[in-house]
Amino acid sequence: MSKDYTTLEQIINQDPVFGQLSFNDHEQVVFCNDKDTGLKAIIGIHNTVLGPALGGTRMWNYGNEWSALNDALRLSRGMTYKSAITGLNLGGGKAVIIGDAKTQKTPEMMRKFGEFVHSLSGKYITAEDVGMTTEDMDTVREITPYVTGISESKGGAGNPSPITAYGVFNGMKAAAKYKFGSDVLEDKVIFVEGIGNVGEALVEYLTQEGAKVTIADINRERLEEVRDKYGATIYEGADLHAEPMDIYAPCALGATINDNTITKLQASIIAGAANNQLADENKHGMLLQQRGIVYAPDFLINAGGIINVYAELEGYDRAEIMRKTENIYTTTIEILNKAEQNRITTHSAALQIAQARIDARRAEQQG
Ligand SMILES: NC(=O)c1ccc[n+]([C@@H]2O[C@H](COP(=O)([O-])OP(=O)(O)OC[C@H]3O[C@@H](n4cnc5c(N)ncnc54)[C@H](O)[C@@H]3O)[C@@H](O)[C@H]2O)c1
Repeated sequence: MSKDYTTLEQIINQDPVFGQLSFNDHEQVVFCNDKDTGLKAIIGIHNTVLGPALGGTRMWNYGNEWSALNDALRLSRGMTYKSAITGLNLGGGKAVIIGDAKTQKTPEMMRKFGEFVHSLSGKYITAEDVGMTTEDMDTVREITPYVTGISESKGGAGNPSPITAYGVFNGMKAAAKYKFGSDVLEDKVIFVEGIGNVGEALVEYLTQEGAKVTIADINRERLEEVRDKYGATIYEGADLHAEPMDIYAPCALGATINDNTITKLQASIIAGAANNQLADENKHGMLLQQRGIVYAPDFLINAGGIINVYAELEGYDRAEIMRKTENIYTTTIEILNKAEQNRITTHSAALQIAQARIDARRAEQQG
């Protein structure tokens, strides 16, 4: 029996597991538990209509298990739409490991995780996400072939983050073209929040183009390192979202566009790498639209990484990876125009195109 939930609180209180799965239309969720290595992981498989569910593994010290499940579900759903809109024959999946990547991750834990991935016989294919490295994927590869993002020396396509940053850079330029009439980012005031693997590579592109880049991160060491390398300014204030800026680039975790931040935002454009930037896709997407802030949908512009890891499965080359990633520019322009013409949010415009591709494939499959 399906139920209609109207609020997240209802789901949490009444049906925290299957309520969430049906709410987001997931196919399968796998809970992985191993006492010896301390592994506690959740693999979310959202949709496999277009192909195997490919998506990275995130290791994070979640406040509670519900947050971890919610993250796995939101992230895996995002992967379905990311691959669909990018034209890849992949479904959407994602895994989370509960714990501190700096102190609790071990090769034994990664091997055990590999066993769980292997047990799904290729329905889910993993890669790296926050808290994971290419070396971790190499360890998983010792156990299962259902892993991407492995080292180039081991036959993989290497760290996907620089390509992700290149895609974000292209999406940002497209949003600038749409909003300002020019895609030149020179002298634009850009705040990059989160300067990890993707954020740093994005800062490099932006500073090369002469943008005025301010960086924020919870890791002081990283801030100083990135400042010294690229000449970016470290943000020392207490309320980044309220600062005057042309472009806000969220590159840390998701949901930074929420009830607390949205009314303060002064940026003209939001374009970043983080997954699930809008805490509430409909509500916050609409508020941005009303405020005239151009939002380049996250799952569209951060697809460079999945394009890169897909090459490991399909065997295409570097030139094709770059061509597909540069195409993010054209798709972003199309989405922004579609949203304007149909008076819908940019997020909905992107979602509609992705969903149409999935529906068409499903119809073909059903004959
Ligand atoms: N790596 C990829 O190829 C890829 C692809 C698509 C999407 N993404 C998304 O992009 C984002 C960044 O990924 P990454 O691989 O660079 O991760 P990362 O772990 O290398 O970097 C994340 C950075 O964010 C910082 N951070 C965390 N919380 C913060 C906060 N509250 N304020 C400021 N900084 C904070 C961390 O200190 C770290 O430096 C993630 O949301 C990820 O899901 C990454």
